[in-house]
Amino acid sequence: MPHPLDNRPILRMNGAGNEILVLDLRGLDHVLAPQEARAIAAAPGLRFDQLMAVHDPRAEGDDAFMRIYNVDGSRSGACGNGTRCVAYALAREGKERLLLATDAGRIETRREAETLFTVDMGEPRLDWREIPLARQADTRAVALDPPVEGAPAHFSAVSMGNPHAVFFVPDARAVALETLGGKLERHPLFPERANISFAQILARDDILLRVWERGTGATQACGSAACATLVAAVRAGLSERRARLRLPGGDLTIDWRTDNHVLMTGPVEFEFEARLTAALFEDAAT
Ligand SMILES: N[C@@H](CCC[C@H](N)C(=O)O)C(=O)O
Repeated sequence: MPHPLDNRPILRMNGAGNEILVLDLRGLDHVLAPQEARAIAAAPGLRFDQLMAVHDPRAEGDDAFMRIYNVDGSRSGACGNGTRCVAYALAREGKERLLLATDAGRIETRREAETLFTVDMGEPRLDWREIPLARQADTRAVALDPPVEGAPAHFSAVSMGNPHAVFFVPDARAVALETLGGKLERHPLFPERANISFAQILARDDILLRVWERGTGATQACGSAACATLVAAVRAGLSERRARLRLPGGDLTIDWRTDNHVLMTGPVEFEFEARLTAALFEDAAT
């Protein structure tokens, strides 16, 4: 029997530099196993930050259901840059507005221009249990206890369907992201690990951001982190509700509307299309 993923089409894209694979699994009853995601990441040219597996919709009115994988095979409830890439992929079928579901909820997307998309990332979750944190805390300023050498003493915690810790720093470029990122991702305060952001306020509508992603490491951009950072900055009185978020791979515009929804607008880039082969999964049985 042929492997179910043999010959499946896969799009290699990026969203503001965040490396994304879009794997179309519609019409196929197959849930990608973590070791299969890792096997795809190990294939020449297919290394990704996130893999967006697109499945048939599960509810009436939805256009698709998405499962989101990090490069280590772990799953996430949200990926803003990857969602824009999925929106681009489905726009090739003539759908300019979409309703996409994930484990964490529903997301609406809208095409603004050929390669510019807006994603309604939904409402931020701000209770410590929803992040989740390991203990009760005011999520606007959580004490980093135990402390981590080189990291600020406090951070803001936000869930955008996935857990984010935002550290405000005077100089984001000076942060030792590679050294601190992994330690903070696995800090005992985060039972499900966390995405770690270092944010520098340039102006009330302009924020510089570097991100260490849970399950992936340092990336060129992280859409949900940009949303979480804007929310954290507004709560701290540091930002307007709409701002430009500057990431190493490109800029995102984030708008925390008064109806509590967070909208993210940003670019996508199509790189190439390929097909998976069964040979990729020969060693991925366990
Ligand atoms: N790059 C994504 C976020 C990816 C998910 C994250 N690593 C997690 O495990 O939650 C984005 O653009 O939002």
